[in-house]
Amino acid sequence: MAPFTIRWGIISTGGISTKFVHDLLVDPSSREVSDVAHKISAVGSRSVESAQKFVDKFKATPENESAAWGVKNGVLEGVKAVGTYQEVYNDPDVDVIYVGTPHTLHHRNTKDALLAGKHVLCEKPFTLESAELEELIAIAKDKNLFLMEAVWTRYHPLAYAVEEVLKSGKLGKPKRFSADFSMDFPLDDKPTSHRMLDPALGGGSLLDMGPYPSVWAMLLVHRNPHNKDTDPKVLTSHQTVYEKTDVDINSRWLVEWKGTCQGQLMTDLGSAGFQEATAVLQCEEGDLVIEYPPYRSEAYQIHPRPERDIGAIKEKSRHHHPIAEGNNGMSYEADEVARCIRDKKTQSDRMPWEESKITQGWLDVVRTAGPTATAHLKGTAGQ
Ligand SMILES: NC(=O)C1=CN([C@@H]2O[C@H](COP(=O)(O)OP(=O)(O)OC[C@H]3O[C@@H](n4cnc5c(N)ncnc54)[C@H](OP(=O)(O)O)[C@@H]3O)[C@@H](O)[C@H]2O)C=CC1
Ligand SMILES: O=C1OC[C@@H](O)[C@H](O)[C@H]1O
Repeated sequence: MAPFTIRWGIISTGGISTKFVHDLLVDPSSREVSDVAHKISAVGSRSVESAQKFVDKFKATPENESAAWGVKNGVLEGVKAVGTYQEVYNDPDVDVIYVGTPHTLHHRNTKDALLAGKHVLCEKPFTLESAELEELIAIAKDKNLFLMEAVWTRYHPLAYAVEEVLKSGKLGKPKRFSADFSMDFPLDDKPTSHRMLDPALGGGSLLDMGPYPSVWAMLLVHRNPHNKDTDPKVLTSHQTVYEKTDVDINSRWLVEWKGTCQGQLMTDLGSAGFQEATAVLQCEEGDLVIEYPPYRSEAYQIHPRPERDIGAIKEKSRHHHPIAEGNNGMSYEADEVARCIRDKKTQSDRMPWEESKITQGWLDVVRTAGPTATAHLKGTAGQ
């Protein structure tokens, strides 16, 4: 049977849009996918020259690169390069919009796309604040459109493998959790207008990096078969200010799943953390360790409990679940979007709105309690 082909409209031509489009051009069979396929119908930028340059660069992909498959096989055939985002939303040849703009624009762009009748995959963090997200979900429901936060990590082979471990019950009940996304970002070498540093673009570690410790909190604790708390709350938080632009150089927050465990979540732009463990779930029978990096981990470890001989796990083991060669890792979420739209779903079971809402709520609490310039940044909901 021919694969179901979904037609994408790409919003913006920056770093992440480049990685996403690359993956749409990779042969789906490289990741053993044959039921869905991708086509790129339009690319929108703030300038038509930038959109055209973006398309031309992909059309000129060298033969030896994995994305050359898509160029040869018509993924870019007839693609339009346009100088406004609205032209992409209005394009009848587009089924679904990918939003790859800075954080503060996610709500505006996604709302415009939904109102034009398009399905949307929007980069993380979904929106700046919960009120914006609530509004988008209401529009998607009303118009019966698919809407998803682009949390690519949830669709990686490792995420499925770890879910199986938790379902097997061999680790037992969770006792402690911690997750970290930290890096030595060259803070002082970047212009203060960089999206990671500019408060007006939602800069700082929390909004950019916070979705990743949150992914592991959701996958390892929230979705753990032992957890019954559907509304885990932030108990306390702390942020440190980067004095040049007043964004957070680091954020820490403590979440409680009542009756299950607490989790300590961290982001840091000023210092890279311990590279072998980005998230750790300690359970009654043994510990689960997710290796760095949190956004694209390819291995987990199982450890006996650290003290006394009290857990059922007696030996350390390491399990490798690589992302298919030639793929950046965004192709998996793109395949999920295609399948959901094919199956007439408005949300994905692996990244449901309810879980985006929980994560967004945590980011709201930490941000608004903090001392940074983004604490008072308002979103565009209702405009
Ligand atoms: N899933 C993941 O692994 C990653 C996700 N991200 C997320 O993707 C989003 C974009 O990040 P990234 O690609 O690194 O950012 P870039 O700065 O590289 O690109 C953002 C693009 O947005 C468009 N844009 C529209 N308005 C503005 C504005 N006022 N200032 C700057 N750019 C603007 C521009 O494209 P144009 O001029 O063509 O309109 C620009 O190229 C963020 O929300 C980030 O969190 C980022 C990195 C990795
Ligand atoms: O989403 C992301 O993942 C990779 C990081 O390097 C980047 O800052 C972030 O936006």
